Amino acid sequence: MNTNGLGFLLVGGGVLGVVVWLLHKLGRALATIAEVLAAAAVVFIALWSAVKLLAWLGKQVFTHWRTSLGVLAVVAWWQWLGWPSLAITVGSVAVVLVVWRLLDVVSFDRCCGRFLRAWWLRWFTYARKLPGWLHACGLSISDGTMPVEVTVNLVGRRRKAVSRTAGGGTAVQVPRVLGVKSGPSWDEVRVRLVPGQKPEDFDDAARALAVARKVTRCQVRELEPNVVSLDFQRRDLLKAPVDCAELPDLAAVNPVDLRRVFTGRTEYGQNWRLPLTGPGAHMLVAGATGAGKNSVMWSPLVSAASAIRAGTVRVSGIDPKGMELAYGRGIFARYGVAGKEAIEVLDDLLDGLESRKREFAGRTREVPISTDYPLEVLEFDEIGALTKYTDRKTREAIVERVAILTTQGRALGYTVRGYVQEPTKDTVPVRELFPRRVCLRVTSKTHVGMVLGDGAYERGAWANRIEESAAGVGYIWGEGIREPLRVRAGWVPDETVKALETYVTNGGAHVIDLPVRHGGEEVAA
Ligand SMILES: Nc1ncnc2c1ncn2[C@@H]1O[C@H](COP(=O)(O)OP(=O)(O)OP(=O)(O)O)[C@@H](O)[C@H]1O
Repeated sequence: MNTNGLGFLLVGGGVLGVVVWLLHKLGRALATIAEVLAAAAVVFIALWSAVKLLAWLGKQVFTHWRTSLGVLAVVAWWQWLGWPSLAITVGSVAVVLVVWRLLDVVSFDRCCGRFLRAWWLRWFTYARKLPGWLHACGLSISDGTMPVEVTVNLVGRRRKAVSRTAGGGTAVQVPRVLGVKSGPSWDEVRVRLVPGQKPEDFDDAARALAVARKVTRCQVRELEPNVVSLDFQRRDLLKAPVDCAELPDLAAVNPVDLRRVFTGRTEYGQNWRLPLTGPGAHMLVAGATGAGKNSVMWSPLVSAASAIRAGTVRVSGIDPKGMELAYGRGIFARYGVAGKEAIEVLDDLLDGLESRKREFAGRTREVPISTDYPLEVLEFDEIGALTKYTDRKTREAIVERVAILTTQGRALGYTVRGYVQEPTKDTVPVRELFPRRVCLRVTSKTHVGMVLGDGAYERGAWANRIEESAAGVGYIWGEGIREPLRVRAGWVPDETVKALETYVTNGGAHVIDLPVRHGGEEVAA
């Protein structure tokens, strides 16, 4: 090798060394920058996730403030006062609730039980399982036609609400649970529809939803254009017919509390009692044909049999059909079928009312019920037949007399109980004068409000949904009942009506011969 070659080799080696040194420096600088960037990214992602978590928590606390406050209170208690005092308090509250429930299930459920149950069902049944049921019943929206649109960045992966997932599956939108209400027999689950759904889709899937929930019935109510209520019937204590009271022994002494006469059962499995006297005794029962109006009539009469037999209760009947009451004709002291006879019955009752008024005015504020002054109960079957579907004169006369009896009768010992198929104001102009109403199966949702008052349907009195097979089932509301209560009247078979007639007439109940009136003059019959 000559001198030139050696010099070239030395220069080349020196340049290579410098390049390697520079690359080394550059690599280290880049590695440092990458480290700093990675550390910054980790910190940023951690901070971002913390902010997101806080935002989510804030939203949960805001939207589910009761649950959040409850949890917060429990945690705070545990922290500051210790778990023994928390356990003792929770245990004591549980004991109080159990005792309350055992003593009075209705007030417990009304004030407390239904809220606890709704909370439990919302979080542990519907929020967890309903999306799956809805999806399985075809009530979700999945869009397989839209393109994949997934954005991946440093702070996570973002995708459109309706889009295919990165894995090739299809994203699904399921209606969201907005709230749960729980009654003694039904749960109402409000859900918000997703775009692309309509309430009718839910109607079609109601049966499948009931099967998914493992209940016999599910009904759908449209609350808003995009909100429906899925109503699941959890249980039905009124499925089987309820027996009416037994007729008492002839020899036994059977005092009857006429303010609380056994009529049937409530959906809580408790006795349903109606007053035959006192506040709320005048009663209007509405129900389509075959709804079981007559069992609401007969059942209290069977329960009050001994009082009727003893003469402290006297029953009169107006029976435009001439069938139902005629079957127990002997039970009724006064009885009328057509318009003229009905007016005679009403006039006779009004005469008694007037004479009681004269006798007791200034002496007492309420006539004491006795055999001398018996409780006069008027059973007015198919009241609409005589307050609408008859000639105008008869109609007006009857409406006027019924109005007097219902407005003045209570303190004087007169009670009117009317039964109607079509509860419109047109059919029963005196509808509002009956303080107690019972709504059996009706043909229209609007009838529910007409009978039980505004808001009754919205609060769960779904009398238009009662099945035809459930005769005697209905709803009561008002008069101290805060939520519509489902009830079933005791079934009174024909032989019991006959036995009641025999029981009552053997005891000396007498049939009053009504005076025949012509143009206001009285002629003894
Ligand atoms: N409480 C009840 N439990 C079980 N079944 C009942 C009850 N009440 C009525 N039913 C059944 O329903 C049928 C019709 O009842 P009911 O005659 O009382 O109806 P309604 O409302 O008076 O009808 P209509 O107005 O046509 O006379 C009865 O023959 C009986 O089979």
